[in-house]
Amino acid sequence: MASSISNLSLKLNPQRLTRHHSSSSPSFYPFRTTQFRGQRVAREVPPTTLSTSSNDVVLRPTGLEKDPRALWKRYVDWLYQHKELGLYLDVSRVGFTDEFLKEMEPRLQKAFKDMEDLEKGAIANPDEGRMVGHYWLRNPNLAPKAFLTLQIKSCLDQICQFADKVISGKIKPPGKDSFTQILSIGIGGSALGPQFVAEALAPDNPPLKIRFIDNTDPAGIDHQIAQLGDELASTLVIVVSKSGGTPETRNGLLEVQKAFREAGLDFSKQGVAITQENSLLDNTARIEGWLARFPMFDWVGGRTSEMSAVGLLAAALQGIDIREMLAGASLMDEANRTPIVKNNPAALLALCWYWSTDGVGSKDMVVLPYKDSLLLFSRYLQQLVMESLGKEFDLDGNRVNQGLTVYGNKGSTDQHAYIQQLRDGVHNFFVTFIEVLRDRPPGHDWELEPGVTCGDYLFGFLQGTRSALYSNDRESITVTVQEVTPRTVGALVALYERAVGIYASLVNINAYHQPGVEAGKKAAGEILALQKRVLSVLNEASCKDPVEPLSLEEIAEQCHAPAEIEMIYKIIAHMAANDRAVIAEGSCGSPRSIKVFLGECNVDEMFV
Ligand SMILES: O=P(O)(O)OC[C@H]1O[C@H](O)[C@H](O)[C@@H](O)[C@@H]1O
Repeated sequence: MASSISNLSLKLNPQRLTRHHSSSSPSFYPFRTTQFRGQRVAREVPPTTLSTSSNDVVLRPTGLEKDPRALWKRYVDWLYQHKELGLYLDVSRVGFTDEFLKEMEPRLQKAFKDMEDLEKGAIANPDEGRMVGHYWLRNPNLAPKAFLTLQIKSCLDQICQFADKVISGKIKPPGKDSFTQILSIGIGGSALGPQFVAEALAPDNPPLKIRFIDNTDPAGIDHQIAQLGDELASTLVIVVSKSGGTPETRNGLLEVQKAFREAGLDFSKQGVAITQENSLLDNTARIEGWLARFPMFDWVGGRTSEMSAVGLLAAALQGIDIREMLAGASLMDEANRTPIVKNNPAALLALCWYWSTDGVGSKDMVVLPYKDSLLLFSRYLQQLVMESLGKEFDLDGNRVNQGLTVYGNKGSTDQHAYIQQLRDGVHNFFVTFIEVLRDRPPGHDWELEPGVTCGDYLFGFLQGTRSALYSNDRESITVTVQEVTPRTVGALVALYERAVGIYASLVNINAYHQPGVEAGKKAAGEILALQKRVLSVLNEASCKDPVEPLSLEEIAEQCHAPAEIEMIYKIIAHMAANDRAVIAEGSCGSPRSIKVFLGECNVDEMFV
């Protein structure tokens, strides 16, 4: 391992000075003080390493090796390889030091113990009193109870059998030879995994093509239904919701059911539900007699559900080898169980995240796969990482406002968009490159210039960007896979799931709940309730003879919600834009001027 850091470049963002030079710091130890927001920050930099320059506030060494021979040594010493998976992890371009490693070792050992307990069925989500068992999905014998093992195995068998029957046409829609399309309705963890996997692995001509409705945007839904056209009659609609009550998903379902009715089709013959037993969705599907229902287990969180029916059913129906996905994930899990940090790829990732972001999310993680089919990986990781790690409180109840921001699309495309800033601009990120060695299937390659293929360019751009960033002290991790196969995709999912778990333990937070999401849902519910009151007030005024248009103040007063006048204005503007309210006077551009009524008076409504 390279321990000598030959070039200590010392420029840093002045913001960091403010953050770390807290009043609790006993002295001006410029970057790594011992406490930050109640947490120990692992690195301390001796004052001797500091120097000043005229333009910059100088804070800490970047710790990045610049001597080519020492850097090569660091590369070789730290290169992780999983032979069976054909996966490599290079952390040499992250500048962690021996001291940091030493300091982190006990915390990593605790994280390994936490992961071990979690796999044994500990209540790893204390808030919700739940076990966290996504690791059992690819190794059912790990499950702490025999009935869980059985449940997982039988669910997998059901998925495979159902998919086989659909693909072979044994299960088919009324009046058609076979299903040709999948319309998957779901959001968050009930969409992102299947979307990522479809993009990464679906063959060019899958047995069933897939589309997604992952929002309550009416125009988006109309678009998907319009694109299906007559094929709606041969579309398998998979409704995915763990809770079974997510509004966006319910709305998508109601919209699609309406389209089925209008096309004279029987939805129940084409609908499949994936949800927890006895959820609203489960009960609806059971009562309406849908084609099939698959379980979502209480102990699998939405964002880690790719290896459950959520991800597997859609994948199998597209002809993707789901047992290979599971095998890849299982192999990766196995590798991540070693307590030797250097041999544990998830721990290496978590360690780099901690080093690069000071364990407080002070830098963003830019994920750049140089492969079109992995485009949605960063979007998938956004939920996995940010919903897991973005937490207000730690496990001891201290306010920590933790998190790790993830963004990125793909290379080299992004080089023509924002990489300029990464190279030269604000230094608030680290990069994860995903490299795929195999350019295209064997036998299809050709040289577009002497000695150079199209894939060589992609390779060159990745390597070039990695070097250019490093030469400007921008840290990066590189994950390399041989090919994008079900096995490697399974392994990538498992790698990041475990890295998130380990990192959460390092920063002492609960990675398996999402209390913050509720705030937005609750606020949306309150807005819709206010809209109903506005409608009722407007309806009464609109049923008068003559009609009595109301000002915003009058509406707010009659709704007993004077403090909500801005929201009432927005509700009116939205209704007016959708021809559900009529602006009688003034215009939406000057809110004080408007008077409004409803185009139609609903007499029944007045007596409700
Ligand atoms: O699967 P569902 O219960 O419909 O939930 C869908 C999504 O809803 C919430 O917003 C959660 O924060 C996500 O973690 C979840 O994946």
